[in-house]
Amino acid sequence: MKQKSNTPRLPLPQPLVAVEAGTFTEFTVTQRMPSIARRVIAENKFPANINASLEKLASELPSGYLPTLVDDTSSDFADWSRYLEPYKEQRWIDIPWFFAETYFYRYLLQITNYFRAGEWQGVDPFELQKRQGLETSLDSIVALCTQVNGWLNVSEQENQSRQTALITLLYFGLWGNRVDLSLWSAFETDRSRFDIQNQQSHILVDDALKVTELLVNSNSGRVDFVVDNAGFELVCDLCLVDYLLGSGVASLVRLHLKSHPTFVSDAMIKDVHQTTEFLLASSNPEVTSFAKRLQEYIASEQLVLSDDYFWTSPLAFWEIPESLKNDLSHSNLIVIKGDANYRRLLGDRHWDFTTKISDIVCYLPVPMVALRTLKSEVAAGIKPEVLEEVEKSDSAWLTNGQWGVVQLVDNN
Ligand SMILES: O=P(O)(O)OC[C@H]1O[C@](O)(CO)[C@@H](O)[C@@H]1O
Repeated sequence: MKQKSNTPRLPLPQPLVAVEAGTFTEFTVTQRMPSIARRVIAENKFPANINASLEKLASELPSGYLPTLVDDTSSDFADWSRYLEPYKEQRWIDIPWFFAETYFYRYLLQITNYFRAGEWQGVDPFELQKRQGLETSLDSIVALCTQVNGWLNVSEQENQSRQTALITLLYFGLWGNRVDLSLWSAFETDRSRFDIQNQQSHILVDDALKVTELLVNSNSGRVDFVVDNAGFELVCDLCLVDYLLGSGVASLVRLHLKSHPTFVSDAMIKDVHQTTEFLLASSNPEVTSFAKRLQEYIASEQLVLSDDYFWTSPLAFWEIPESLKNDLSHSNLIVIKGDANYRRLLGDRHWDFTTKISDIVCYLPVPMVALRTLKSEVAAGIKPEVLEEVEKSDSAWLTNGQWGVVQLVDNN
């Protein structure tokens, strides 16, 4: 057994920054983030002064300096003042990308008065996108719920059939991550349709079988999810949660959600409730029975919803507060969803893509599995021959969301 460490075992490479010309990082800060700010103007009914500030933010991102955060009464204000200290008077494009992105979403909420008492307090500027994301994927939701109900209705659950169901649901959790509203608007095509079999060759690292072995041998303990997007991805995650609890593979599931809107579609506690209510209102009994079970699990506290400002902070995963780390140490497995959480695991740095991921992610108290479709130029743990193949076959493989990993790190 390798020694546990509080930070990556290897020296840290440089962080990604937008000033790197021609990168997806540059494209995100100089073009995607401005268009996200402008979409907030278009999709909300904020007054003219708020819209003018949003437009100012959008126009300053490509070459302007970081604006300061004023005390907008949020409990994370003091933390942010500390995080911002080293980056005063720097341009958005010069600072680490992960910092720039998390601060962009936090600053956007200052502009929209999200935390201040008054008309706009608590108004999620991405609400419309989140809702639309659910509505456009309804057919896929019905199909998935029907499948889960079928699996749960088999009275004697053999380990092998449990594993088959779990592998399928892990893949849904993975490909559900393709439906990312910060990259593709919910008003464009429905990206929830995919064929798991055909997608198999697009999984660059596939530890799904090992994950299911770990789960079925874990004596019905606790599983944690560091959740990513609301919408279809959240429904996929909740189907996995439902199966874990309904089959007895887990007795407790804790979801870690965001404390405020961020990265457009990232899920908050209220999004889980809104999702179950949306599903409950369906006319399809396969969907409503699933939603009812979820509500019962929440009521009986077998499914616990929690949030923490760490998840919306610019900190790397290894800077996790001790209290959160201690809490996670009671889990059998942490399921870490999506691209931004994966970037956080790797500190959003330029690791060689073949670096052993367990030499980077060696700071977690229990095993973790990352379910991530690639949407940024960050990766680790890819075998050299797999890397060579994918680089040959798709020049946009790092960022087009068509490739994924189911990557297990078990340092025990
Ligand atoms: O929802 P996910 O999978 O975390 O991905 C979202 C993020 O991915 C990125 O495109 C690249 O990490 C971010 O700019 C984007 O907002």
